[in-house]
Parts: sequence; structure tokens; C-alpha cells
Amino acid sequence: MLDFDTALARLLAAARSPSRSESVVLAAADGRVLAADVIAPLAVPGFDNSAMDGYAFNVADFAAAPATYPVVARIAAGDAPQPLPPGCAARIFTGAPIPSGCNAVEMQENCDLQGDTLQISKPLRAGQHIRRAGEDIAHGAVVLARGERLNPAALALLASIGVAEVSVYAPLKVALINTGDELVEPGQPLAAGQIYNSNRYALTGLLQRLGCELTVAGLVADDFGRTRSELARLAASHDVVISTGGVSVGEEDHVKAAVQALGELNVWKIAIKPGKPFAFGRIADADFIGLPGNPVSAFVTFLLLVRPFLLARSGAGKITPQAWQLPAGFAWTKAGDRREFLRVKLGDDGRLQLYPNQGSGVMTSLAWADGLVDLPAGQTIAENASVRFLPLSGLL
Ligand SMILES: Nc1nc2c(c(=O)[nH]1)N[C@H]1C(S)=C(S)[C@@H](COP(=O)(O)OP(=O)(O)OC[C@H]3O[C@@H](n4cnc5c(N)ncnc54)[C@H](O)[C@@H]3O)O[C@H]1N2
Ligand code: MOO
Ligand SMILES: [Mg+2]
Repeated sequence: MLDFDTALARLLAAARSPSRSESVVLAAADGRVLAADVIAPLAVPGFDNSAMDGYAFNVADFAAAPATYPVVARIAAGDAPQPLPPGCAARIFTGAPIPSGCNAVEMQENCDLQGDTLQISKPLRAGQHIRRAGEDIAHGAVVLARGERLNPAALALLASIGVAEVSVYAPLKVALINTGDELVEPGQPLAAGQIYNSNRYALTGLLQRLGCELTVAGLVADDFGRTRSELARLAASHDVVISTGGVSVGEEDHVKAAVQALGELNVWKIAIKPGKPFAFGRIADADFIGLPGNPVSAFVTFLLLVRPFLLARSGAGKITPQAWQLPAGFAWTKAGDRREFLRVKLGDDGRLQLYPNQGSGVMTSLAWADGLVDLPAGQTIAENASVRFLPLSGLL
């Protein structure tokens, strides 16, 4: 069995960079990966402007406080002000351009106005309450680099420099099959021995969140010929083919043999729990991923192995998941021979709570959890010991 780090390294090493890119409008770019650096065509802010509603002046006019100023101008956001004469003040509002001749703004709460004359009682600092041109983004700066996955904050940043379209990598074409004679889609009645296909819904959601262009190819029977022909058909028209189930060692498990007949298998069996029979390989020009049938095993291996692979394959740069050290609010006494990923929740006392049933088919554990404890093989956990916690929010 491979250890987890070796398996992940193999997947990442096999992740080819995307070859296709396209231009998309900003409103359609959320979740997409930049195919080129974005350079700022202008500075942000574009001009010195007021951070407060108040009055603008030149602090050099302060011989000694208190000082009085005639208010000779009114400048609102969107105005293009004239220079301010020496010794004068301007009424100014948040976001309004600072007129030349001014170098400070005082909040109106600290100003005393008698008619059109303003009195300032305490000295001002040059630059006070002024947002300087270019203090956020310099003209010509690389605002976002190739490989950045766009999120709403990044889209706002791009809009702030006037970018209307971005060059992004084409979405990965991913095909999903669910193998298993026992599977039935929700909405249909169950006959004896049948169960509902839950992996399809986990993976559809997970793949869509990664921005993949998904083909749900449906159910495939536990049959070598059908498994092989369906994998071959999908590999011809997709970048990545993902299967669930049938990847272990029983006579009803045909995925591994089908992949070996069609292409190559580079990873099979990893010393992790859940997820031991995970498989990775190649069929024609498509990458192949075989997830275990057990729903928790499929979900966890997707988060820990498939997600980083697909991000790398999508051209995304940052793929290291968040990890925190947190105290365990439970004890774990069974030292396993595989690295284990336990479903836990962060309690109000700041300690991690363990879901009581850690079975590989227990989906309630994942729906309840807000993270995984990464427990090395051969180790136990004493209550209150510090453990490595992977928040699900950092893995989705
Ligand atoms: N003799 C051995 N048996 C098993 C081993 C082993 O090492 N030696 N490994 C076990 C482990 S660990 C896992 S994980 C499972 C993985 O099995 P497969 O990938 O072959 O998956 P299946 O056998 O097809 O199904 C396993 C389990 O999951 C249910 N399932 C399958 N697909 C779905 C779906 N789409 N939605 C919901 N549930 C699904 C299926 O009914 C089975 O109960 O193998 C162990 N066995
Ligand atoms: O790896 Mo299996 O997921 O232990 O049940
Ligand atoms: Mg099996």
C-alpha cells in the first residue's frame, strides 16, 4: 500500500496544465482560474480623496491652533475640484477628490462652524483622512497572477481597475459513473437489496464547486465488459473520468481490471482510512480516478486527493489545504495501521468532538462534521491532546 503523501505526489505530478483558455466577462468568472496575469491599467484610488465627511485644508496654514478658515468650496464625490486658495477650507465628503493646495481633512464632528467660517481647535497631521492615489494598487502592478482562482473579492478587485473580461482556463471536462448493481436513483422505489445512489449527489456538488464541466453518465452494472466499454467511451471525450465503487478486490469489483485493460493504473490502494482502494491512472488521453464505493470513503478521498489534483489540472496555483492544531475533546485508543481521517465538529469549548460512528458508509458523520482529524498510522489520541484538524470549509 502507498502512503498518502506518495499517492498525492503521484497525482500532482501527473496533473498536466490545461491547454485551452477563453475570455469570459467578469459576471461569469466566479470560480474560474486565471490563464494570464492581470496588470493594473490604472492606480486605485485614482486620485487623492477624502476618507471622511468634513473639511479639507492645508496644515501649513496653521501658525498655531486654534485657526479659522473661510469655507470657499463644496466638493462631493464625483466632482472635479478647482485648486483651493491658501488659508481657505473646503467642505468635503467621503470619496470626494482632494483639491490641490490641501493636505488634510478633519471630520465634521471635530469642526466648529460659525456661518461660513470654520474653527479648528487642535492641530492636524498632514495626510490625515486622505486616501492617497495608488495606495491600494499601483498603476502597472500585477493585481492577480495566473493560476489564481477567482472569487467574489477577486472579481471586485478586477472591477475596481476597470477590467471587464478575463482570460481563464477552459473548464475541465469531467465524466462521472457510479458502478453497482444495487444502485437506484432517488425518486424510484427500492426492491429488496437495493440502495439509493448517494455518491452521485456528493460528487456532482463537489465537482461543480470546482468549476468542472460535468457529464453524469449514470449507473454502470457490476460487469467487466460494461465497465470497460463505458470507461473507454467517456475517456475519448473527457479530460478526466471518475468512477465510484467496484474498485476493491471482490469478484464484483471490475473497475481496476477494466482500467488496466484500457490504459494504465499508477495508484491503487493507499494506507488511509477511509478510502483504501482509491485508484488513479490513465485511459487514452484522459486521467482516470476510481473512488471507493463507500460514500464516506468516496467523499473524503475526493477532498484530500481528487480536489488538489483537479485544481492543479485546472491550472490553479494554491492547493495546500488549511490545517489547524486544536485540542481533542475525546480520546482515541485504537492505533490503526492506516492514516485515519476522523469526522469531528468544533465544540463550543474550543475542543473537537468525535462523531460516534466513524464507519465508511455513515454519511451522517460527514453531514454533521465541520472537519477531519488527520491521525497518523499507529497513533492514538489522549483527551485534550493537540491534533491536526482540517476544516471542511478549506476543502470544499
Ligand atoms: N476483502 C476485502 N474487502 C474489502 C476491502 C479489502 O481491502 N478487502 N476494502 C474495503 C474498503 S476499505 C472499502 S472502502 C470498500 C470499497 O469497495 P469498492 O470500491 O469496491 O465499492 P463497492 O464494493 O462497489 O461498494 C462498497 C459499498 O459502498 C456502497 N456503494 C457503492 N456505490 C454507492 C453509491 N453510488 N451510493 C451509495 N452507496 C454506494 C455499496 O453498496 C457497498 O456497500 O471495499 C471494502 N471491501
Ligand atoms: O477505506 Mo474503506 O474506506 O476503509 O472503508
Ligand atoms: Mg467492492
